[in-house]
Amino acid sequence: MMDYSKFLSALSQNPLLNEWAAKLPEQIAQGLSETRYGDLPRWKQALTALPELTPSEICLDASRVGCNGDVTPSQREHLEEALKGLHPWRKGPFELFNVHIDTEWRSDWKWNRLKDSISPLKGRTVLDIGCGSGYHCWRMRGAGAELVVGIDPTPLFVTQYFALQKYLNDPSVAVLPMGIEHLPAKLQAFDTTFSMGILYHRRSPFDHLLALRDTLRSGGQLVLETLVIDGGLGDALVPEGRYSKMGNVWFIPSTATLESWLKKVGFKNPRLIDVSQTSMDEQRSTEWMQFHSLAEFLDPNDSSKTIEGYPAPKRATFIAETP
Ligand SMILES: Nc1ncnc2c1ncn2[C@@H]1O[C@H](C[S@+](CC[C@H]([NH3+])C(=O)[O-])CC(=O)[O-])[C@@H](O)[C@H]1O
Repeated sequence: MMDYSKFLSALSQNPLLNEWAAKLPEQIAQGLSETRYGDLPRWKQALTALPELTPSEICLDASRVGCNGDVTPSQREHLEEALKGLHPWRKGPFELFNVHIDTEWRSDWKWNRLKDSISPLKGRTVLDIGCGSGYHCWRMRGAGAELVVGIDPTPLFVTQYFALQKYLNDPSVAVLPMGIEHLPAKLQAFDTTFSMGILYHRRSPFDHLLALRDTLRSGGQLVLETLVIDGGLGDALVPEGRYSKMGNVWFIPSTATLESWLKKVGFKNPRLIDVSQTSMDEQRSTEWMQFHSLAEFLDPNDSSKTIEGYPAPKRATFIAETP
């Protein structure tokens, strides 16, 4: 049901990744251990409940990842019910046999902001760190990447990936159940590495940037997206407590500071390709994510501030290369 065998054989074809591929079954078993994650049996049940359907069409590079096929109304209902068993759906949206998974985030907006500025992904081996359900992984594959390795330690998101994989059925895309700290040191194997929405969750931003650098081959490209504040070189916000109700936010630099951090760890030619204020249209509660979202994380009287009084979330994307 959660079978990585086809992906592992694709991974082992890559001479820079085959040693890791041999160790992965053990890491995967640890990452999906039912003793560690009590809800996993329930999520696995939702996977088992997914109906057998064959898509007539798969469009990984449309603005929505998904497929339309012929389904009866009862099959559609059955599909929707099983997918809802995997609530909350955060990253998407997805369209599966006309079931529209209206996720908390419009991850397609993030993708649209960067897709034309990065090195073309055609033929590249790509790593997406903290990929959630794998929304951007599917888009990367749709943009021509040869192999897409997503990693995320949250087993619900890995289960959501398997629900999508059941119908998209592409052995060149996987979401592996692990955090960045479980990657082998100095892999130096990827042509492009994405770290989006991760840096501010790391206590040590420099260790994160160094770890990212070490995933890339020489001349590989980093795509880094993270929260930023307005300000100049040297400015960074370290929230005293929560930020936007998140308990695990550490460093939020200005773009000038982040550029200098990238240079300091040895990236060449860092370029800022986008800065966007996160809107309540981009991150919101939906039928598929019924918990609180951005509207409840901002000051009800002043949406330019978080509920804690910090500047409201603004995100920047940088690209940079390894020497
Ligand atoms: N140690 C870790 N290592 C890797 N991932 C982790 C770790 N700990 C948590 N995560 C995962 O990092 C993701 C952060 S969200 C970004 C999603 C996507 N990239 C996006 O840009 O939309 C944040 C945001 O909403 O921006 C979650 O899926 C966690 O499970």
